[in-house]
Amino acid sequence: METIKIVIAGPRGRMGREAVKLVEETAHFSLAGVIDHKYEGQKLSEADDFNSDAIIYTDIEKCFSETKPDVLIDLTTPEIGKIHTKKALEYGVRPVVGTTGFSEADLKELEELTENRGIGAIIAPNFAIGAILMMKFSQMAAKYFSDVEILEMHHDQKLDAPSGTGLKTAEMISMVREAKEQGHPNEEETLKGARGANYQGIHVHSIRLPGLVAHQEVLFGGDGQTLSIRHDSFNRASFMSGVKLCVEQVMKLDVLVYGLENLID
Ligand SMILES: NC(=O)C1=CN([C@@H]2O[C@H](COP(=O)(O)OP(=O)(O)OC[C@H]3O[C@@H](n4cnc5c(N)ncnc54)[C@H](O)[C@@H]3O)[C@@H](O)[C@H]2O)C=CC1
Ligand SMILES: O=C(O)C1=N[C@H](C(=O)O)C[C@H](O)C1
Repeated sequence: METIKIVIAGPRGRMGREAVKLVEETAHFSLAGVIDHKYEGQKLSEADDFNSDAIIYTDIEKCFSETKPDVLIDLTTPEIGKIHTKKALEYGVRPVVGTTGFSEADLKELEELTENRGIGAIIAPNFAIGAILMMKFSQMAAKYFSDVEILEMHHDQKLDAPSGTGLKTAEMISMVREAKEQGHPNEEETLKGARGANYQGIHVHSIRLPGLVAHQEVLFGGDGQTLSIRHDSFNRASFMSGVKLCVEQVMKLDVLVYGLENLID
């Protein structure tokens, strides 16, 4: 198997740390460098608690020119992730983006850039196989239950709301469910936001608490019955088999794929 040269952006973050471990431990992956906003030129092992000697770059263009990677794994922030993804496409580096918080317009722009560049790109709001199944099962259930609310629950350091997964779930359900407003037609919020966000009539509730990692419950209601479909990630290792799959698959693609559900049967 050919070695895939990888750069990770955000290596010292919660997800970045796991990704560094994954790349270092996978025989056909090599860590060409990492992108951070500080510690220019230092080894990861000098900057923080790592065994890796990968060099830290604070300038993405310098990083790409010097290391010539095949793939960028981005695990940063919504704002920085967008900039990195565009730069990667510009330099012919295939992006695997776990960073969430991109708008519909951002996704459209990145899709067009990928098409022009003719290389693969993956934007995956959730890398955990269980979460992908939770979304797929929810899409199946929505054919039979048109009333549904999404409760996404995350740690309190999360920047974006709703979560990328919550939004993707609402999008996937909307593909099979006609848009409809739920609840009483005359309902009123006496406290603003009480009914959550509204995506084509699907209410999305974002909970942020210390102690949580990443959890989602999709709750359907019908005549005299409810159906709950729930997924829990208890640690960030739960996302890594999906990251590995994406890095391998992005090398075979020449379009942008949005969502891991499009890469598995
Ligand atoms: N797709 C998925 O399965 C998952 C996606 N996520 C997403 O991944 C992203 C990162 O999440 P966490 O690791 O929890 O966040 P975090 O806050 O722990 O890590 C983000 C890292 O980005 C770094 N960073 C900030 N500006 C930067 C820059 N200019 N260049 C390089 N690095 C920079 C920060 O220093 C920090 O280390 C979030 O958008 C989150 O929603 C998180 C978990 C799973
Ligand atoms: O920030 C997180 O932690 C997570 N972000 C992703 C999201 O926004 O859906 C994936 C997972 O839920 C963890």
